[in-house]
Amino acid sequence: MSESGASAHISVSNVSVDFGGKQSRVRVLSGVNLKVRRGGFASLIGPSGCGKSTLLKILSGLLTPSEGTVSVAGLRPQQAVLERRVGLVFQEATLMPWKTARQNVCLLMELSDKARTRAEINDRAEEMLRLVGLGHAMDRYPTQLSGGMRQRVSIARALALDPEVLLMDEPFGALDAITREEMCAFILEIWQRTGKTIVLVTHSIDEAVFLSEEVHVMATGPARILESLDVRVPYPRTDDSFTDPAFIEASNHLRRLLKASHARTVAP
Ligand SMILES: Nc1ncnc2c1ncn2[C@@H]1O[C@H](COP(=O)(O)OP(=O)(O)OP(=O)(O)O)[C@@H](O)[C@H]1O
Repeated sequence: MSESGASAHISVSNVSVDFGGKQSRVRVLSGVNLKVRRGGFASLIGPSGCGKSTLLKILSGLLTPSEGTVSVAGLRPQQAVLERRVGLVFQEATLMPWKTARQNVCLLMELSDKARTRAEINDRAEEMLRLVGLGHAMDRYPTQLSGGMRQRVSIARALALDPEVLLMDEPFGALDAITREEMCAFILEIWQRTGKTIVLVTHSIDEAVFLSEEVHVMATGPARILESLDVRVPYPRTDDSFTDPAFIEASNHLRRLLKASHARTVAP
């Protein structure tokens, strides 16, 4: 579900990224275009090293492109992050081990939201932890939580500042298969309840198809978007979605594209 540049919530136009100095310049992204509608769910998929995380870093303002323009929630990414319009979730939950789940969720708000009182921050943290199904574990320390629970805390932390956009880089990569499936169902529920615009980087074809309205396949050499595929599987998506003909068609198509892309990547 692409949108025109004027109305897209996230818009990437002709973005290129070069790493290295004059002598050893390497072009990592080349002429990348991407649009995500407000409230949309898009995934980025592609072979290892193709530049998915680099593109996400650009959206999260951590990296400035060498060429091209980027707009997130109508702002430059750095400004969108400063204004707390963007929430980030990474593969590792990166929680402070000496703080409880509740204190971890409070921390970012305490640092960035001077308008709220301590009691308001605490209430918000509790609300978010309940939203992610951790109402019973608010006062546990990270070592007392499973990997999936830790990742839920990091999602609660990202949602606590009520960002319009949620950027997730392989958020379920370190989890076992069943927890990963549960987290996918959970993130869909959160998406449908909150209406956030979500961009997800994943290595999993099934995860991309199950979650997204649109899957953007990236290719290497240098990286670009090879194809953007609309996923025509109706929401709400459930375990039955995996056997929907549209699901099977989309995942088979992506598998063929990725295999061809991988073959080009490893060719001598
Ligand atoms: N700071 C940097 N300096 C030089 N090269 C970099 C830098 N960051 C990333 N790269 C290179 O850019 C390319 C894309 O990296 P990136 O991490 O975006 O890929 P990816 O698709 O997310 O990979 P993976 O799926 O393995 O996580 C890689 O070849 C990587 O080595």
